[in-house]
Amino acid sequence: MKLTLIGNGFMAQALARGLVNNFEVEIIGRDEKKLNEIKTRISEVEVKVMKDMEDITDKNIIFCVKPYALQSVAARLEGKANVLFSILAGTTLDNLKKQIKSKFYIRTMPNVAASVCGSTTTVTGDKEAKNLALELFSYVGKTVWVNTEKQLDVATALAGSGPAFLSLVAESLSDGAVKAGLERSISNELVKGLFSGYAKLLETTHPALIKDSVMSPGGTTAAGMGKLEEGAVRDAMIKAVEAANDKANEIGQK
Ligand SMILES: NC(=O)C1=CN([C@@H]2O[C@H](COP(=O)(O)OP(=O)(O)OC[C@H]3O[C@@H](n4cnc5c(N)ncnc54)[C@H](O)[C@@H]3O)[C@@H](O)[C@H]2O)C=CC1
Ligand SMILES: O=C(O)[C@@H]1CCC=N1
Repeated sequence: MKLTLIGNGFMAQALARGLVNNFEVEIIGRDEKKLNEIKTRISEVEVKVMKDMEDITDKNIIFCVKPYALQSVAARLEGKANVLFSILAGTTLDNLKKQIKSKFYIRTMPNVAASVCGSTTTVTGDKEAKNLALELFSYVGKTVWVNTEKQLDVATALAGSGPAFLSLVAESLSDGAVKAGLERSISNELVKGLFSGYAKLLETTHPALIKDSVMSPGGTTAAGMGKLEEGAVRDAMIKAVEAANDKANEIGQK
């Protein structure tokens, strides 16, 4: 099967890397220089500069442009696709249906870890394309089907934006260690190990239990936890996910 990725940005490349081993993949974009660079990095993909009008008849499209570009790109697509898989944050199925003709429509939310086959991708849309969608995105990590777009928007806030939120945690922990006198290279190495070890623990253990197992009475962790609560980190994380979800809804209303 052939997949056509429209857009040549970060996510299109991340997805292409995971998909080329199992599908024919073409990337259609507007930036010829970038497309040629992609071709040198991922030799199996076909790359193509977008024409004034692009025929998408019977194609399986993964739509990878920014949400604000939907209308202008859609105006250059003619014909009726087979399945349109959209990765656009917030952009509703209704809006996609108004702009691009396809037999079936799927909304997905991968994350940046797709580039290392570590995305957890939520998927919703037409049941007829459910199995294909779940299979396709399983080549870049795990997939989770959700029944509503509302759930997909919350998943966008948690799992789509999540890598950025965790980056803030990773970077600031390393900064803390440097502030306390540890070399940056050692601090960064420890943060990497911390995240990968923690990810393994989290597979089997609830975070509250992990926390309890680390936090000794009157110990170092308790001292640090006090500061995190003082800084309202928990509240800030909850509000970050809420705000990201609100933004997805706002994009959906445009
Ligand atoms: N970056 C991330 O972690 C994630 C992003 N997404 C979604 O993926 C989509 C793409 O995001 P990124 O790859 O991060 O962005 P990007 O900026 O790297 O790529 C966007 C692509 O859209 C193209 N584009 C923009 N306006 C265009 C226009 N008027 N005509 C033709 N092409 C146009 C750009 O040339 C580029 O190829 C967005 O809709 C975003 O919501 C979804 C999950 C995670
Ligand atoms: O920030 C954004 O809008 C996109 C969606 C999820 C991750 N990045």
